[in-house]
Amino acid sequence: MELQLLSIHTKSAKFTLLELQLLSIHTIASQTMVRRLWQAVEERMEGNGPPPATIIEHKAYARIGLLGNPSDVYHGRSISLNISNFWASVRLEPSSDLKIVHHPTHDLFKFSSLSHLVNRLENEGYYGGVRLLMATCKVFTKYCKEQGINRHNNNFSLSYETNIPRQTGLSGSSAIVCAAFSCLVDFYKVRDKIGVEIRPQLILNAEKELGMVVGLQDRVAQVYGGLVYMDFEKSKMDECGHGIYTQLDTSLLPPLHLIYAENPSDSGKVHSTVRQRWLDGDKFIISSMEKVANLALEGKTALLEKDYVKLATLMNQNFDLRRRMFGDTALGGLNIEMVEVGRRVGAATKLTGSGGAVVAFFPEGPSQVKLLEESCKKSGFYIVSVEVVPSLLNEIDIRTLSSNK
Ligand SMILES: Nc1ncnc2c1ncn2[C@@H]1O[C@H](COP(=O)(O)OP(=O)(O)O)[C@@H](O)[C@H]1O
Ligand SMILES: O=C(O)[C@H]1O[C@H](OP(=O)(O)O)[C@H](O)[C@@H](O)[C@@H]1O
Ligand SMILES: [Mg+2]
Repeated sequence: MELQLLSIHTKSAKFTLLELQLLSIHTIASQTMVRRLWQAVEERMEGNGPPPATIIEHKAYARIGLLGNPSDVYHGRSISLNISNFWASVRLEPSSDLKIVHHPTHDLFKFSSLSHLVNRLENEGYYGGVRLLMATCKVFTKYCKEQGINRHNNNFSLSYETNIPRQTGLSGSSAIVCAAFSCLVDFYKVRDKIGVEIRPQLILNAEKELGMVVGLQDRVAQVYGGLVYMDFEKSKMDECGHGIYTQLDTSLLPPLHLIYAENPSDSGKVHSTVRQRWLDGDKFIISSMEKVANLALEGKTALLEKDYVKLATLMNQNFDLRRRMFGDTALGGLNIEMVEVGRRVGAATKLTGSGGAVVAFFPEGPSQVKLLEESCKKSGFYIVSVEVVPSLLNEIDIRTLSSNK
């Protein structure tokens, strides 16, 4: 009987009804027990019972900062897009204990030797995705508590996969957080209670928990999907608690390419000195950041007018301004070479994030692409053509937008 009772929580109501009929005919169960079972089925059908033990899986895609980054970290603006070339996925399975599952390769704790361990740390750093999953759970729980959002008490296990090249400025970290956040929102059935505009900030808070210097552009692109124009002006953010995010038609984009290298670089390290100078009121950093933010504003007009010559100029200016602010040592030779390799064949190039990958646009089209493919091969870089992800907002998400309230 206990086994049958458990199955009520794990299967669809229709299926269990059939089981119950069989049960009441073929077993000599007491009437009370049968009544309890019927009641559980009825509750389940009315939506009052515990949630079905379904597995929830969500993907979040890599993002490219097309214009304006890193001014998003400094109340600027950005145009970013989500790409389907790479993604992270998180899987939530109901379980009796709450489990965060270590990834067999990304969270490695068993080594063949000391030199294997040291080599691994030097190439990929100390951390994998487990800390991101844990921070997501913490931030989600805290937010629900603060907002008085009720949750059921069932447990789950969380595991992840990712094929986003590690720490390449393609937002591999926030993709894991974003996918995990979506799983939690659906497991607890609170998608309608956590507004789309707020979610990027919560995803960011999870990474801030871990001491990472991060901005909102990654998370906005990953929550919304597609191509998004973002304005993070301080007064607007203070007033609404989030930036102003506008989805743009992805067909406005010209074909883009992505160049990347296996070059782990924790974004926190790259940002640390510039952030401090900005906080200290350094005039050069502040005015340069404003210029970078303006590139996104101009870029929005350029895209709407399909003025791709202008777009190319703005992309190049974006990297040049970053280079002046951060300096060549912080950026590293590899990042500079990736930008240069594209420019040598006439492409407009800039970093997609804090380093490790470059977005390239070829104003003259496929003949230039061929040339770049050859140069990348010689330099040991990878090159792929960008596949843009369409908008990811579903009906419930759209209803939560402040413009629809
Ligand atoms: N592919 C990955 N697998 C597991 N964890 C990752 C991966 N990429 C990033 N992380 C986690 O995110 C942290 C910060 O990454 P970050 O420098 O922001 O890279 P990215 O540019 O990909 O977002 C890493 O220290 C690690 O904890
Ligand atoms: O420096 C940048 O352009 C971005 O750096 C971080 O992204 P990452 O993918 O980790 O390199 C940061 O989170 C973004 O907000 C910055 O724009
Ligand atoms: Mg990151």
